[in-house]
Amino acid sequence: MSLESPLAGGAPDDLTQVMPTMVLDRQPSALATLDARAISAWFGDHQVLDRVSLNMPAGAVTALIGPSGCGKSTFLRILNRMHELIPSASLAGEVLLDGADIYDPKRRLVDARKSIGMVFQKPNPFPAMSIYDNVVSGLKLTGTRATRDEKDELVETCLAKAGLWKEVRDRLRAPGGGLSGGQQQRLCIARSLAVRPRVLLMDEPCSALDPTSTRVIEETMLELVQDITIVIVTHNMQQAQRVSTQCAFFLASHGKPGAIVEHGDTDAMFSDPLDSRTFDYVNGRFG
Ligand SMILES: Nc1ncnc2c1ncn2[C@@H]1O[C@H](COP(=O)(O)OP(=O)(O)OP(=O)(O)O)[C@@H](O)[C@H]1O
Repeated sequence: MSLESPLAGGAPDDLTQVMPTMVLDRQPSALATLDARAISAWFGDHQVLDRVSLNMPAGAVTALIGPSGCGKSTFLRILNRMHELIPSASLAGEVLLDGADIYDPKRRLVDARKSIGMVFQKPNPFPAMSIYDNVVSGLKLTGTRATRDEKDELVETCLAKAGLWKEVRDRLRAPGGGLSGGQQQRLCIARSLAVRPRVLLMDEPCSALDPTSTRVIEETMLELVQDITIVIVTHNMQQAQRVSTQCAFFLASHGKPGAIVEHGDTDAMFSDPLDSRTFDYVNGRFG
């Protein structure tokens, strides 16, 4: 399965065969904190992250910034157990979702993926599947049962939260692949929301989009963060300033594995960073 396939953020198909069926939970879930502790990562014997710790508070947008290749996407994939899909990949450390380790062998992989959704750089809806079916596709993957009325309500709610409902309400049976790039990305956000994640990871979600679509996604993020903890990787410093509450600056210096140089309140990181390398990066002097 490709890392960026629509299934990558959900569960392998065959998991639905063995999972107990769940009933659609309609209660709002409590805001969740994600805490990464001493995360190191390798591809084969190439270490790409060295003991990275970061608390991603409930109800906040955390932006991961830093030059290309410093391990931001790897770190993000570790946060919902996608790193382990790569055969050569290994890791050390802990990821705690409200205090519970998502890598605990007693916890099911599908639970981590359901609680911690992911949106990728390139929009990846199921292209031939209808807009409606794209949104509810995660229910089957997580073994969640829902009536037709519940699905109708879920589709409307998730598309509305993703800022797409008004544009597609009259063509829910049209294929997802027929939407514009920005609309497809919002459809992917709606699909992620349908399984009621507590955390949403976004890996450069706007880098393939025009400024108008980017602005719509940013507005959507600011709405979503009332209910969902968000972690975004972005190369766009203006975007980091517009959407995030806190920032973490990653750097892999002189062939060393990536690490966090500095993290904290976004405004402070941009106006008065503690480390001169952060100052240089946020002011476009390298990277
Ligand atoms: N599938 C893989 N196999 C081997 N090495 C990989 C793989 N994915 C990433 N790497 C290596 O891990 C390091 C970190 O890559 P990663 O994509 O996490 O960085 P990044 O900061 O997200 O970069 P970018 O901003 O360009 O997306 C790089 O040296 C990269 O070459």
